Amino acid sequence: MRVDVVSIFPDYLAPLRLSLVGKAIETGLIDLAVHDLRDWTHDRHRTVDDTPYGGGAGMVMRPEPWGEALDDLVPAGTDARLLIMTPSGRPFDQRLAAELAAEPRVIIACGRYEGIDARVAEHAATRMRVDEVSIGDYVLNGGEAAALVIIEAFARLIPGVIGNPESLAEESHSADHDQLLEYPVYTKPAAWRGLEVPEVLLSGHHGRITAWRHERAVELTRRRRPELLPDAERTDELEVRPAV
Ligand SMILES: CN1CCC[C@H](Cn2ccc3ccc(-c4n[nH]c(N)c4C#N)cc32)C1
Repeated sequence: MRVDVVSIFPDYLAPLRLSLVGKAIETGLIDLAVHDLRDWTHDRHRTVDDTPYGGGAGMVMRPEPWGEALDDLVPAGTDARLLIMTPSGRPFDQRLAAELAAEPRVIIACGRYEGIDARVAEHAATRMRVDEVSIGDYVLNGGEAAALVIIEAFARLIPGVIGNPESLAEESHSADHDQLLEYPVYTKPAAWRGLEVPEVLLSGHHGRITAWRHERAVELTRRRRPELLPDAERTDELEVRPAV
């Protein structure tokens, strides 16, 4: 998969070269290119912003540099998906992460100031798939942090990036985990500062352990994210399904 990120702060994306995503880049599973938007400006000051039409505080990112960047990065006829980070975007979630993990090319536009001139998304949509995406209901200063989150979320779903694909199976929000939150995890020592690991986890009885973990996942989801539960599970009583 080829991932292009465009930003006026390209160094912000340096952490992508670390850890699992960095290893995927080194091994060629992911081809990452980070670009400085100012490379597509032509004035002495490398200007990327201007005052907003209609007035208002702050500055807006000019469309010309973005248009030229996308022309260069996505030649006509290329199958690519453009993500524009914005607090007014569609909520990013595990489903979208899984979709992106299957894309051959993803371009991520990281805006700053008060955002990118709306015509950039409008024009790009005439020749590529465009998603305006938000990572949550809070306001950041720009799109770079969101790009880091989104790239990590979809990169880890690319086959070969995570060493043990089984660890993807029971994650929070994964489709094959009934959209439940993850159960609590423990490791050695069995007793720590007077706190014991739940006995069932030391029992070696896999059926009981599976059932206990599901119960904890349902309990946690009901308490913290009831909207993720299927209607039938939103009862007051903890429904326990037999271990399979
Ligand atoms: C006061 N203004 C309001 C509009 C946005 C301005 C900052 N900004 C400029 C570009 C840009 C891109 C993404 C985000 C962002 N914020 N929160 C999220 N979940 C995001 C995501 N994805 C924020 C951004 C600040």
